[in-house]
Amino acid sequence: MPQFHEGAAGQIEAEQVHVAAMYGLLDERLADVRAQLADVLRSSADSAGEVYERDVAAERLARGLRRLEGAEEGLAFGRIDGADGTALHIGRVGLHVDDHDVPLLVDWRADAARPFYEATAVHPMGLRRRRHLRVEDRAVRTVSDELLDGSEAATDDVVGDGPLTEALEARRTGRMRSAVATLQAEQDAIVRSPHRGVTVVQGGPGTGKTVVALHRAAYVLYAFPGVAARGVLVLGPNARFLDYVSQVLPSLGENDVLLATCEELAGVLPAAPEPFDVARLKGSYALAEALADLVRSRQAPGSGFTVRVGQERVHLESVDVAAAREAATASGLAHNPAREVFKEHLIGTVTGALERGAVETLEHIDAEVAASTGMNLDAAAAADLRALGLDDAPAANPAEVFDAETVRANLMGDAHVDRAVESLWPRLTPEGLVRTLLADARAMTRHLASLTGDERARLVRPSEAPWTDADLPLLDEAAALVDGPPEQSYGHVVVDEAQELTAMQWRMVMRRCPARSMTLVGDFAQAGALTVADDWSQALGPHLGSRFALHTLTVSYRTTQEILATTHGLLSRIAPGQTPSRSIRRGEPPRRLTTAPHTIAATVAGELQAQAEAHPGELLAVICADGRVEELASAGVAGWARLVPASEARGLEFDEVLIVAPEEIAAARPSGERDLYVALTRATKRLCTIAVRPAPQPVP
Ligand SMILES: Nc1ncnc2c1ncn2[C@@H]1O[C@H](COP(=O)(O)OP(=O)(O)OP(=O)(O)O)[C@@H](O)[C@H]1O
Repeated sequence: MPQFHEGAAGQIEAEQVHVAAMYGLLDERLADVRAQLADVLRSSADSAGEVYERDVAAERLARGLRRLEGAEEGLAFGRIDGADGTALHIGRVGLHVDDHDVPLLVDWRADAARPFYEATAVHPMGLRRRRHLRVEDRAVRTVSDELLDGSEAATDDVVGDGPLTEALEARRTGRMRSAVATLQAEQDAIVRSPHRGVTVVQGGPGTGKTVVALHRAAYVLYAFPGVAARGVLVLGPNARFLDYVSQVLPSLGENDVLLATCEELAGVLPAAPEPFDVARLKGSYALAEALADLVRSRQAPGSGFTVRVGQERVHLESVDVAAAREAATASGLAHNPAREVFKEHLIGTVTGALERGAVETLEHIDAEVAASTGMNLDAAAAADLRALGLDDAPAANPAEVFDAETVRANLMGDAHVDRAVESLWPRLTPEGLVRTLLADARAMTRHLASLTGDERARLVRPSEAPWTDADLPLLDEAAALVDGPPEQSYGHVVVDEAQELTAMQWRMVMRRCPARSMTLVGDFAQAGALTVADDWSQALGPHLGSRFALHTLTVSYRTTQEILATTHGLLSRIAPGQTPSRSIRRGEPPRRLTTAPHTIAATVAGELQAQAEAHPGELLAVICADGRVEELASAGVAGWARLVPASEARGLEFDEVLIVAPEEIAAARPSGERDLYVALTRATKRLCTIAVRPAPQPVP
């Protein structure tokens, strides 16, 4: 907590006057927008166009309303005082008194707010003082100043413990808070970067990668309106994580960001998780190649083409079919829409053949009549016309008599033709395509030659088997190949825990961000069981080459020095090249307990009870191997603490963490040691590991 300072009460009072004025203006704005929205909703709209315009206006106002409502808690949190005596308040939204030059409150993302985050004693950026305000329930609770120009503290400066310490010491609630008031300079530089392409942020556990990613999303919405109009998507590893971060953007006044998992993008609900060895295979790029290859193999392979048109049979040679296939593939369209190009091209060729046939038949008749009667039918027809006084009429040209347009149009709707086209270029479905590919190992040989026979055998799925989570990126890939790019894409995509994505999932993400404007944050030392890439170049190279800006965060704001120190040995094994983060927090050394297999539940319960009594109100978590969750749940652990399977602990944070059977977590999956590293780095205050002693072996 900030130290008591005798000037503090006076400063709090003075700030309260400003803050009250801000809330007064916020209320006015809210009332104004609510009234406008009510007017719009009441207004009549007769035509479809008017209804559309009304809906658009209502949506815009509703969005503005949500932004203002989101700013209520802690509306203002900072103030900067220039060496020239000017002062600006910084907050969650900007508030301007009409026509007044100086804003009452500056949006934290505005350029004018930059020195609040970036000024240091070495580079004060024209500031004398940076002030943090803690505002709760519309009342200023604390004021805390940092002097940046080397001047002595005056009576109106309140210099004490920083607000960062206060934020970090605060109890966890199970929901991440925004760090807008205390973003650190190295974080802010990334959040505010003018770079519109791909920004990658790496750093050890607790270095604020998620903080940066979410504040970056809010900044993009504010600073790049063109990108914002196309939408912002935030991807996280699982529903638990998304729930944890769900409040941050609304508290920054941004409600229009979609939070989702990769799986949700596919629009198919998986019925089961995939065993990780198969999931790893299904995540590999070979599957994308195989699906594309399979589609190509269904596109007019080789043969000629015969179609019945009326009474006639028209045969096209394989070169004609190949020309149609080339036209269809050159269109760049996905398989099903390209089928139309193929069909049109083929019908063009059939029509040409029919036309040639018609001309030949007429000429043949003329020749036969001339041979048998000596009569020239064309000359006779011309004479007849002259007799009728139509001597200027042109001689009928058989090619002109043939109405190619009508023939072509008829053929497009002809069922025979469609059946014939279907045999060459069948309509496909994404589900059908994936089922076909994975139906049997022998057939897979052709399209998945890079895998071993054993790997192919593991990929086989009975065609009626329900979809698994690892099938979803395959379905998404298949949908893109068959029907084209997804309907919904985004102007900017944020991916948290990005080290988790498989090659196939990266393809899903890239497909949804055609402009390649992204913020990707993660840590390969925390990679889970499906990750095969060792670094960003391997993960992103196939999609982006080296076109990404890489930043590294170095300070851990979560884990205490004592906890971090216990992970150094593990870190040097799982990520030999990685420099450990520097923690700015001190705490208790982690504790180690031991128990027997049959007393695990009792030991955990006893420990939780003791901790709950010693530290009431703190957020406790028990992390264990996935296979042990059920046993601990039925022992009632969830009544005391959050019970988290190790595979789902990424990104989460608690005051105290109890790790049950760490050796079991390390052995449970190929990424076990990395899972354990994640588990060990979830606590902000205290860590306790409970090792399980092997049961004594019976004496033979
Ligand atoms: N500038 C900051 N001000 C206040 N709190 C911060 C700041 N930066 C980080 N924190 C806090 O530190 C903790 C860790 O941050 P965050 O979850 O973003 O780290 P991370 O790098 O994503 O961690 P992990 O790799 O474990 O997922 C959070 O409680 C976050 O609120």
